[in-house]
Amino acid sequence: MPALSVQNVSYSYGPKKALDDVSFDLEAGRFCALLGPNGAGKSTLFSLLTRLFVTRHGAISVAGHDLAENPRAALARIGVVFQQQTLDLDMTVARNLSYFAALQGLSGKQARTSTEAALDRLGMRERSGEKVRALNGGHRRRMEIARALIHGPEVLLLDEATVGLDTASRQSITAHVHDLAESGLTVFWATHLVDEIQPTDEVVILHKGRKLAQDTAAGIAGPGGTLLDAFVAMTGLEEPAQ
Ligand SMILES: Nc1ncnc2c1ncn2[C@@H]1O[C@H](COP(=O)(O)OP(=O)(O)OP(=O)(O)O)[C@@H](O)[C@H]1O
Repeated sequence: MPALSVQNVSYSYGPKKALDDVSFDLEAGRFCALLGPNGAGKSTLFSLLTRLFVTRHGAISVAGHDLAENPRAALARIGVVFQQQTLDLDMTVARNLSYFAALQGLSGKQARTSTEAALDRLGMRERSGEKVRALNGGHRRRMEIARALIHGPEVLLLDEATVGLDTASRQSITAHVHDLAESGLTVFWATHLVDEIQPTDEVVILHKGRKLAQDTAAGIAGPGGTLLDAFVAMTGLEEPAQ
């Protein structure tokens, strides 16, 4: 059973078609990049996956649960990091996590255990009493990832999670999320930057609302080629600056 299945999904904003008959399955426990230039339809797809928008054409399921027929079961298996930061800067690190655990319906004891586990994973136990405002951009992003995992989802969705970060923080977040996939989580990572993708990662290339390719990065690059060259050849675009 695929961890995430998207079948024949289309979406329009009035006359503007943002997604056009997009289909793909993601295997469990893999890192998959959704690679596309600005305007490709990545955020629209994320809005459908998280049910911010309702899918009118096509079907989406998470770990076998149809998002339209059984939204609670499907959404319980998803953790999300949105493009815009959503931490409360004036709450402490620990409180941001425990508050979200409560929102997810975890009991007091489960919330405490999950929050402590998240702090340990982040290596931030000693900073748990600090306000989030005191953290740098990279640490805030890591916190959002830890918070998205607090209810134990099977699939982690991240929409351009490295936007606005310096190079070192970007590399550290990208490595961290690859490690999460190594440990069995299914990661779906929307980006327009090929350097965030490793050769063995699965890649779905989206352009102007259509899926152009799906394979490992090495498979798309072809023998002796690079993913960037293949991406530029398919889309006719240069890779945008960070
Ligand atoms: N609210 C809206 N009304 C009309 N058109 C929209 C709206 N939101 C997005 N679009 C259009 O739909 C297409 C897909 O946009 P979307 O934001 O999903 O792409 P994206 O790949 O996430 O790009 P970006 O990285 O710039 O956010 C674009 O052509 C965009 O202009």
